[in-house]
Amino acid sequence: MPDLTLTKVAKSFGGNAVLHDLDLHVRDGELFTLLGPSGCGKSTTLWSIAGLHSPDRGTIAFGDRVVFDGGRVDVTPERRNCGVVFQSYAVWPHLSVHDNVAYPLKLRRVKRPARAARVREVLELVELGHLERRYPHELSGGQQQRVALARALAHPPDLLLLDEPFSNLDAKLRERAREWLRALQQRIGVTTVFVTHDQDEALSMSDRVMVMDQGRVRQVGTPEEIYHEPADEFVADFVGSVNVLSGRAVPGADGTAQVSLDGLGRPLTVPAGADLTGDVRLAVRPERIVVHPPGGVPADAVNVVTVKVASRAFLGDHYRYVAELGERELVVRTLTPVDHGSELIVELPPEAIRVFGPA
Ligand SMILES: Nc1ncnc2c1ncn2[C@@H]1O[C@H](COP(=O)(O)OP(=O)(O)OP(=O)(O)O)[C@@H](O)[C@H]1O
Repeated sequence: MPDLTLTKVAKSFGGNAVLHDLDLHVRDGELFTLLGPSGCGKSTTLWSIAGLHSPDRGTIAFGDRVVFDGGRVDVTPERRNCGVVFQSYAVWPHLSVHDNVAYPLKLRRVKRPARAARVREVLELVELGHLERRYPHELSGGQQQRVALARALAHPPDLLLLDEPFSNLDAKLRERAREWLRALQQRIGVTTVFVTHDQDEALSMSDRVMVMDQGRVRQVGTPEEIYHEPADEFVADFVGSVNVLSGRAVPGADGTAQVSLDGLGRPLTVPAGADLTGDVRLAVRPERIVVHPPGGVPADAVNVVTVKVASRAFLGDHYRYVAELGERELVVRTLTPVDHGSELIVELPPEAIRVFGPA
């Protein structure tokens, strides 16, 4: 399978720039996810790869085959050989499952016996072998989506491009569909670009994730890197939930890095080596904040503060609190309930804090 390289791809619609000199590289066989808020340019990127949009400039290459290069090269979608699946399943209602999946093979003039064999093979792959004779209206949403996937795979694609393929499925089905698709993708090893605005989907399925914002790349990394080492406040906030506290860098004792927050007596110690000057923003995920029982704070704990519970929500596997930290709010989690208005002793371990420049 080829890798995929986009170099300085730019696209505007009616004078509005949607992609700004976008660079991206998807490795051979990986599942690479474009993640970002609605309108950030994910679908435009995917459509440009498929050949359904022509960028204004830049280059797109599948392995060493250039499929787009400014105005000079623009290979048609059929010749790019991408399997594409959209959010709306776009299976043809008047064709049976078999005929939907056979269609791309028919277009390529694959002979009837070979076609029937490949349709059976690919329907087995998506676990729909027993529904070959059914029509789309006789299938569930999840099954229709698998027909769309089978059709995308029927003529083995060089790249598989998936644009929010699960967003019409209910939550339980979506979870199963992710696991199932990921396993299938690994089994066949097809280089895949997956578009979603759902962070859980991106984190759970991908080899690597590219976080986009307004047509620009914010960060590319493994799900763990994106979550634990967000490059900036946008990524920290978009992927998972995060507390952001504004403060000011102050010289710490013994060369430690410290940040003072208005209304908080002692400054907070932040990871050594953080590049600290002037106004900074501290990001800390709720689940990294340690809640100590009264009288149970370890002697070596740093950044211990007392907060007051302002609101509580029960979320099944944990409780989520909004607590008051001076004039600010701090979101904290616990496994057991704590009453509204009570005080919590919490620790913000330095290693759980990321420091960013001013917003
Ligand atoms: N054919 C078009 N004509 C005009 N504007 C367009 C066209 N296609 C996309 N846009 C605009 O380009 C921007 C990026 O759209 P795009 O669909 O790529 O975003 P997205 O990140 O995929 O969003 P979503 O998750 O909502 O699908 C949006 O502002 C959109 O309105």
